[in-house]
Amino acid sequence: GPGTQQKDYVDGGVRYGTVTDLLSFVNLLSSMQAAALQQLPEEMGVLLNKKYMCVKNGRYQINMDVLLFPWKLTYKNHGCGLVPKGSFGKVHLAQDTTTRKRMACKLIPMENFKAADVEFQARFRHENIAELYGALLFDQSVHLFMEAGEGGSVLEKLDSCGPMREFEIIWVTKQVLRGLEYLHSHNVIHHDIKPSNIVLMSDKAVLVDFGLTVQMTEDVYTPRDLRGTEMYMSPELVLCRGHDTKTDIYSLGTTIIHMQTGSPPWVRRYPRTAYPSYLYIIHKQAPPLEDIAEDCSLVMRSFLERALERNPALRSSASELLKDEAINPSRDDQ
Ligand SMILES: Nc1nnc(-c2c[nH]c3ncc(-c4c[nH]c5ccccc45)cc23)o1
Repeated sequence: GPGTQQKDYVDGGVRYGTVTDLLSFVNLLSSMQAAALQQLPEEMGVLLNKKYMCVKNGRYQINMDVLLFPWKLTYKNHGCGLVPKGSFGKVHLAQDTTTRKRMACKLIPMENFKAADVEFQARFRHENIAELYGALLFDQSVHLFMEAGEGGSVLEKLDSCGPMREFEIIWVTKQVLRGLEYLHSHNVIHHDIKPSNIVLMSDKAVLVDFGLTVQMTEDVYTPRDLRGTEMYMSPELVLCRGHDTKTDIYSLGTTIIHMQTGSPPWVRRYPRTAYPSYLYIIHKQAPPLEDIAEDCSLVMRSFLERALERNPALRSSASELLKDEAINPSRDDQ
């Protein structure tokens, strides 16, 4: 029963465990009353990765066994050390003091924490999804340790270096499509595909922030609330009459427009100052093909037409787009 579960954590503090152990830990957290949190040892948690994180006598102390830093971007110094915000928390750079492994650490205040934040990253593992290394409760915040994209997110790259060239966009798009193909094959919808949720490493790009992710039980997911970031939302999502994994494909299309022009769709034609919300525009207007960059190649333009197709049933899937010539430039193109 819950009593014994709670007991064996109080003694143990921090321990290595399996994904199942981690999921029962976070579910225990979600069900714990605030009062119960007072009597806990300094920190408690389940770490999945012995190679990267070194637990000593049931302890894994912040600022002792692991240090947290604000991010210093490799290609651009953000001065104060930017701390990017996730859907519900700040993301720091972390380094285990024994293994020297550098990780991302997202701090989610206990009151905002929900098991879903961890569940999808724990259950669905893929090279284009930021790997989860462990979860720790310390000082009223859940610390999620994850694979770090030290190149920062695509949004930071766009803000620092301006619009991306087509070959860079192709490189990012392929990785995002591989991650989406994997999630969608398990009926999982990310719900928040956008530049700030794609982070860069030296050899790959990964999807982050599964705070809005859901797994469909039927063929259609009928939302209780509107999930995602307006500019990147599909028309069917805005309509709130049920949608499926294809909504992520539309959001990838709008993300590509942002990568090639430096701005999300709509904002140049409908300035934010005049339009507090874009939901009506997304609902009424045809897909934002007018916002595609002038110098966009013909093959990439037709790729975007398939990704931004208004009717989700006719819109291409991740698997179909992975075969598209726009992201598989044949030899004679080069
Ligand atoms: N919302 C969220 N949930 N999980 C993550 C996450 C996991 N691994 C990461 N690695 C890097 C960054 C990151 C974002 N912007 C940055 C700017 C500079 C440097 C690094 C970054 C974020 C993450 O982000």
